[in-house]
Amino acid sequence: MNKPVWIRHASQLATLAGGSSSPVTGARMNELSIIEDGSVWLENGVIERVGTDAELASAYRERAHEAVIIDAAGKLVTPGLIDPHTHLVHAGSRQNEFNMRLNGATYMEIMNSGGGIHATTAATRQATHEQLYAESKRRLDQFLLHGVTTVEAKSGYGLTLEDELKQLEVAKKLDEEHPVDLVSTFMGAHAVPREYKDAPDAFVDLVIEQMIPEVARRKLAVFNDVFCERGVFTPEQSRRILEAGMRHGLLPKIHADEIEPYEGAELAASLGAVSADHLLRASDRGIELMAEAGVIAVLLPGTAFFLMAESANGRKMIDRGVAVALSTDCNPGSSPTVSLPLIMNLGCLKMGMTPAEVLTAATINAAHAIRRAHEIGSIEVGKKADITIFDVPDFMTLQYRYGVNHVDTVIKKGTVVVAGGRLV
Ligand SMILES: O=C(O)CC1=NCN=C1
Ligand SMILES: [Zn+2]
Repeated sequence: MNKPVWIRHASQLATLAGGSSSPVTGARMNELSIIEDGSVWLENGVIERVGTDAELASAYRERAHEAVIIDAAGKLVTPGLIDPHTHLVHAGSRQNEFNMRLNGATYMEIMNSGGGIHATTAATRQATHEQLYAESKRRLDQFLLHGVTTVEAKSGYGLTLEDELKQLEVAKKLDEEHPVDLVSTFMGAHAVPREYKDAPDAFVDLVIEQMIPEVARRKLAVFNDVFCERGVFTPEQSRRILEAGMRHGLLPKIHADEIEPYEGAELAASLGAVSADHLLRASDRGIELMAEAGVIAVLLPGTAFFLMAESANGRKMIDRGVAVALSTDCNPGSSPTVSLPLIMNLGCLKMGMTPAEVLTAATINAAHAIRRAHEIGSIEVGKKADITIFDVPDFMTLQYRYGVNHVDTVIKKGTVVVAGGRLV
């Protein structure tokens, strides 16, 4: 049995307490519930006590000698970061497309010419389970080094039943074996594969009639996602796919209004989706309907940055009452990064969010976006002992001194897995 871990004298212990019952919206996104000179006792994989150092010193006087003591003086202590939108499990690279885009080619031009998602699909179909596992494990290790303790992971580069199952099986094995927890999303509706380009509706039928039932039967995913975009899946096709998922117990998520306005936000609201993601081109009406329906906006400013596009208007969404979460969108084409801290910087610098709001968006609201806020996303008694310690004195400095990985220590379910910025 692991020794207890006692984190002492945090200059700022940002607990995010109080936001677990429902997605955090409006002014509450600025409330981090910070304890100065904070202290946390972790035992048996869960958070046992949270308070000032003086309170815990008196409560644990007799047991201090049993614990691994971590001196967090001068450091910011937060919940383990959570990435609610990744395409983690994939093979290969699309580095060749980077240069094409720097020379003016658009994301959709590349995709329509057989690159983009189709290129990664070809590589992923070819890869063995072991190859997919090894490549994805390296990315998970990097996520950990950037303070992330839970990630959502989508399929969507197989586009056949067999290859979609392969991706989801790899994600399941990583969840079982790697310190980072994974929450899986089926995304067979990521693109119409080349072999169906003249019969897109037949592919939609394949997703609905064969893939969704089998994924649900094997319990390989919690969510069902679709790329609702002009030239990929229409709102009508997307609705059919998401409703089929709901009939099989898969909760709906949607890639919405990423490249062009396409009423994806409106569709998310009408279905009561857990989240609508991207939203760079979401309409005011769509944002209003999302707020009314309680749909979380998962914003991906790294993707906008990498595609050299305008970011989604996070400021407007928060001011209109939408709960906002942040994510890397880790994928080989439009956002090949694992740095959720950089995404938080971009939330401030490109989307008008405050340093407090981006921390809420990368912790408790990200937990809500994967329906895990009952167990992660804040430092509260009884939750998983997932903690990240940054070598900065406060949450403002974390945004001010941008582009640097400030992660010093990461604790996963009460075990130190990163120390001094290195994997243990
Ligand atoms: O391009 C990719 O591989 C990931 C992506 N799906 C929808 N937008 C970006
Ligand atoms: Zn995505």
